[in-house]
Amino acid sequence: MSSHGDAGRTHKPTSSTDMEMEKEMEMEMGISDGGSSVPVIDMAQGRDHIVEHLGGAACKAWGCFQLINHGMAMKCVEDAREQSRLLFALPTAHKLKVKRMPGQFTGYGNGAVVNSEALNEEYYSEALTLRYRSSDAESIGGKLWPDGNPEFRKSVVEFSEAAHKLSLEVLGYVVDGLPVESRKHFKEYLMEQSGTLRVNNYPLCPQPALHTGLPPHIDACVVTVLHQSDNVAGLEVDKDGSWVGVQPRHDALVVIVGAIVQVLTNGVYKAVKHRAVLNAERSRLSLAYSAYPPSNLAIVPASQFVSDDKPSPYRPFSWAEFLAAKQKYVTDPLLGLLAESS
Ligand SMILES: O=C(O)CCC(=O)C(=O)O
Ligand SMILES: [Fe+2]
Repeated sequence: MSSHGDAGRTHKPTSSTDMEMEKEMEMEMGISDGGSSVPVIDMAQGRDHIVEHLGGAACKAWGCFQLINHGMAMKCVEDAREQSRLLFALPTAHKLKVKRMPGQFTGYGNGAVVNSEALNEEYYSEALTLRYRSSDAESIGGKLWPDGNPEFRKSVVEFSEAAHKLSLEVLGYVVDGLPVESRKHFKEYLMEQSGTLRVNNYPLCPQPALHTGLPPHIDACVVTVLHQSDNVAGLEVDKDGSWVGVQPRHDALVVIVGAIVQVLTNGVYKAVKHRAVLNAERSRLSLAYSAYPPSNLAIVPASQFVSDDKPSPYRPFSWAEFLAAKQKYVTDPLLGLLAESS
């Protein structure tokens, strides 16, 4: 179960006292990547610490981790959350003025990852998707609040900007943990300045076991930076075939490794399958910013990660081809890009 080797320790805790000591030690070291919970990485511990732990269990075994002391101002997070609450409190007819149409990647709809009308009704959630570095926030905000609400645009743009910056910083650390010869290949993918912000709302659900918040999917991006709700659990990641909840922490940002990192490392770092479950007592809101790769590069693994024994399962593809595959394979676009299907 635990992967203590990644933290440079070889012993396994045997009693609950041992386990408590282990936990304390991990907390002191600013990391918890042992046991059965998503690793927590304290960015205040400095570059070497972050690089080491990202390159271990965080990206390999989990494909997901939480960052604390991440440097993003809490005011920025809270302003975006507050404006998102106002958005979802608008009457449905009002929200539908900015409805996300089939084939489009922005606008308001049910189910953040689902882009097909047929599937939309099945999910007990609503989401607004906005491209970063576009006029979306302005035009969508203008339609939602014709009498004006400049705070909406300001808060979502500021959150996206900060989350994009953090994504690139984290990816820089990820790259520094890779074999030296492969780093050049990865750095090219860190030049991009676009992405999307999805604001997800999961209404209180009287029978949570009977409904799905968001179905299992991988994120169609390089990496996602996500803020979960104030103490309302809901995000779960697939760890070796079991669903593990990501503990909600107001002070943390969750990082989810996306499909593109998985392809670039030929599966060494994995795009974790995840889902959102519902809550009978409280509604839940999450802000998920997904950073995109450059649109002009072929997405192929670094040669150091590929061999005759381990070829890439995917054919080389462009970002546009990836987005086209997402239209059909909404929860895992990579299924449309398998080498054998070309
Ligand atoms: O709400 C969550 O915690 C998950 C959201 C998510 O996975 C997504 O928007 O892609
Ligand atoms: Fe996701």
